Amino acid sequence: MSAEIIDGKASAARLRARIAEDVRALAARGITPGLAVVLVGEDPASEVYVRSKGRMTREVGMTSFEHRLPADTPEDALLALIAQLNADPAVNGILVQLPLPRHMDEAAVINAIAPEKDVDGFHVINAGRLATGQTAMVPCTPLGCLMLLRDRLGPLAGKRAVVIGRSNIVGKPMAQLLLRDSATVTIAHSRTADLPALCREAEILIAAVGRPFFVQGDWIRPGATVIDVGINRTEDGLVGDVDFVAARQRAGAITPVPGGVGPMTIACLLANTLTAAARTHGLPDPEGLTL
Ligand SMILES: Nc1nc(=O)c2c([nH]1)NC[C@@H]1CN(c3ccc(C(=O)N[C@@H](CCC(=O)O)C(=O)O)cc3)C=[N+]21
Repeated sequence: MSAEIIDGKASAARLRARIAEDVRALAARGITPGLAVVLVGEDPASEVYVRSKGRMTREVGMTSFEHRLPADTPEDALLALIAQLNADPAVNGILVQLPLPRHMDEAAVINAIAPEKDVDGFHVINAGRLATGQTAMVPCTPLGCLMLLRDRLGPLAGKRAVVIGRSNIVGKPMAQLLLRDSATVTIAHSRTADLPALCREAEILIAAVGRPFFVQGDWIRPGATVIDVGINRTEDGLVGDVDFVAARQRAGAITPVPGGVGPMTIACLLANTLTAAARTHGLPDPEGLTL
């Protein structure tokens, strides 16, 4: 058997087209959603993402604001910029690119963002809202994964899901989203006993580890839906966390890297910016882009 390849690039393009329509409808009311991206330091990989975020933001008709600060910027100066963006009515979404330089307190910086402008969904208020079933800004990567899963599988209720990885940006919010859709969720991590056996139980397997070829072909339950969140730069180019060639022999469907989760992450960032703009203006949430 060979798995269906889940085309995240195509799904993301459809999602952006759908967002662009809503942006046009807002323009008729004199509203242009704005997204501010803040990059501290000069990590070359981050530069690539920031540029492609800016391009796609403009493509859907939103305003893109970019702020580049040197790596040795004092934390106070970053906090002052965030305060200025919080107060700016043209800015509906604020993304501070992670990781930050080591001298900064990442949690303090994220929690300085106004929760309603926190389009990454990383603010502790948004994490709490998601976990308690309240209206939240939902982290982009897990939201994109959820959209791909719902598209492929329909309702997720009762499905057995295993999430490998417990980060605040992917693993934990991914588990919360699956739980909200009534899946049976297990979060696995570096201390999990007999991970291969656990994965073989999973009808839905999410790999968010950050290690190339970590998930092996014989860990995959036959017919499973496999979502590979990994973005690993190797000598052979960009690869995920899953041994793709081996896994696709057993999976029912699998996301590729590149062209899977990554493009959906950026599309969901734009979706969250649109949602933030709608909420700010007292308009209903855009259909199908929120939980
Ligand atoms: N506050 C914050 N929010 C983020 O969302 C955030 C961040 N910090 N720091 C860096 C990571 C990384 N990230 C990616 C988004 C899209 C692709 C993506 O579209 N990748 C393409 C390939 C791009 C390439 O070739 O390099 C793909 O998978 O097909 C990758 C990585 C968002 N991040």
